[in-house]
Amino acid sequence: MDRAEDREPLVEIDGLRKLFDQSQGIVDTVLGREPQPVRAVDGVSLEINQGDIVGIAGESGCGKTTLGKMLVKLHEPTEGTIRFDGNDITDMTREEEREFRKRVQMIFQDPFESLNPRMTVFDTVAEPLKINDMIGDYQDRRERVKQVLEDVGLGPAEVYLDAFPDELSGGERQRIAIARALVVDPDFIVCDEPVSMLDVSIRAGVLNLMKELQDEYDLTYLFISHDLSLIRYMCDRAGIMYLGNMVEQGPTDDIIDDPKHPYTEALFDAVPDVELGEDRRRANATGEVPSPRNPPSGCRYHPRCAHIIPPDGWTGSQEAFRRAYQFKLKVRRGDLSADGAESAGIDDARGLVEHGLTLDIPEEYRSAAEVESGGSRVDLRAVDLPATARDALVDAAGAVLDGETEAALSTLDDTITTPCESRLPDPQPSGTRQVACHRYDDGVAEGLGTANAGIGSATAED
Ligand SMILES: Nc1ncnc2c1ncn2[C@@H]1O[C@H](COP(=O)(O)OP(=O)(O)OP(=O)(O)O)[C@@H](O)[C@H]1O
Repeated sequence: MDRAEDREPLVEIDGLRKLFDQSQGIVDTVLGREPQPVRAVDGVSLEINQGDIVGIAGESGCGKTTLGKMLVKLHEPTEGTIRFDGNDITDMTREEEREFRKRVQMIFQDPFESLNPRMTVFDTVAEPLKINDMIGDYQDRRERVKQVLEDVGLGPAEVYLDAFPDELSGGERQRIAIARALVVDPDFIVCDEPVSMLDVSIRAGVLNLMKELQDEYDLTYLFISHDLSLIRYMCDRAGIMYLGNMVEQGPTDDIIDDPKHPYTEALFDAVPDVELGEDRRRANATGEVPSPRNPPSGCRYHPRCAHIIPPDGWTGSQEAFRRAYQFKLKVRRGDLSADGAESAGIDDARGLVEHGLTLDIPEEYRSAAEVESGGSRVDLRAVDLPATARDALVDAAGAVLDGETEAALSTLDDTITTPCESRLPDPQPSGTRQVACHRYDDGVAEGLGTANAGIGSATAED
């Protein structure tokens, strides 16, 4: 087999953005705010080589489908370019666009929704031939459809030709959807969760078929899936998305065996059936995925990140910084307040700091005091904070108890700062892959010293 790096790029994506719903909603109008679009895809660059199977993984809502739809021209990008076989697909003549629509196809998740219930299998599979004006003669079309049905494992084809979708099983319907994509002999197929609606027992059969078809039809695939075991099984290369950004991309095995981005680590953690290295522990991400309408500044992942970078000159531990930063976020979100403190029986600033420094993480990462208190308190003496930071936290907690949240935030913003919140990281090469994380910026890893003991292996070279 030829090596991936020797192959020609078929799809080149550069700085791609898709913002939805840029109109001003009623809440925006009432509050006099700028409209807040959904930043579904927010600056993605990716190359897909001829013959590759590339997987895009990430939690629901991170922008996978939107990216896939832009690649087949079902959505227009707000910004950025997509080149297919060297041509910019946002700037094609009619003739080029007709050719493009033959060469690029998409298979959707739901075979129950993607097929017209009133069309027979023959009409469904033959439709793209008609639309693309490809095979004029009915008999020839019928032969072509029969051939493709046999290729997708629906033989003898005569049995299926006149059937309607509701007479078929889920697996058969998805094979029809695949046949419909293949009938025009495309070069590139975007497969959006192609087996997730199918019974577990038949998924492997459909995936193996898709692998066989790749050879037979000389295809390049983009697989979109939240199922990492599928990505590992099917894809040579993978890209991990978080809130519209591509945080890591490279050979699938490397990404799974040794994830570089803290989000990738956390994502694999949630998947029990992907075999992980023995020394891997559960990642300790905190909190929920924020809204793509109002994503965090800087690195989109930093509010949840276990490896958030302390400011220059921080002399405490990285973990202590993370706790202090979470304290700041809690004040900013209004999770720490005078009323809340009162109902939790907290009456002094130190108590509020000890409460606010807790992290919502798996028990194995918690401090003894935190475990003992059921996650509601840490022992401030056991947290390795520099004196200035500790003083800032106590001052800020005092201001919170006095109802002066703005003053508290101003104190915290002066001391508890991180490069992760101020700038979106650019993807950096790291060995076989690209990682968008400030830990891989030139000079950052070296500058962290002992303050970041937990991320010792993260250097720009590894
Ligand atoms: N047509 C649309 N109009 C407005 N918002 C949209 C539209 N399509 C998607 N979105 C929003 O864009 C974001 C990304 O959605 P997208 O479907 O691309 O994510 P996904 O990773 O494919 O998720 P899933 O795995 O659930 O399909 C989500 O917040 C979604 O609600």
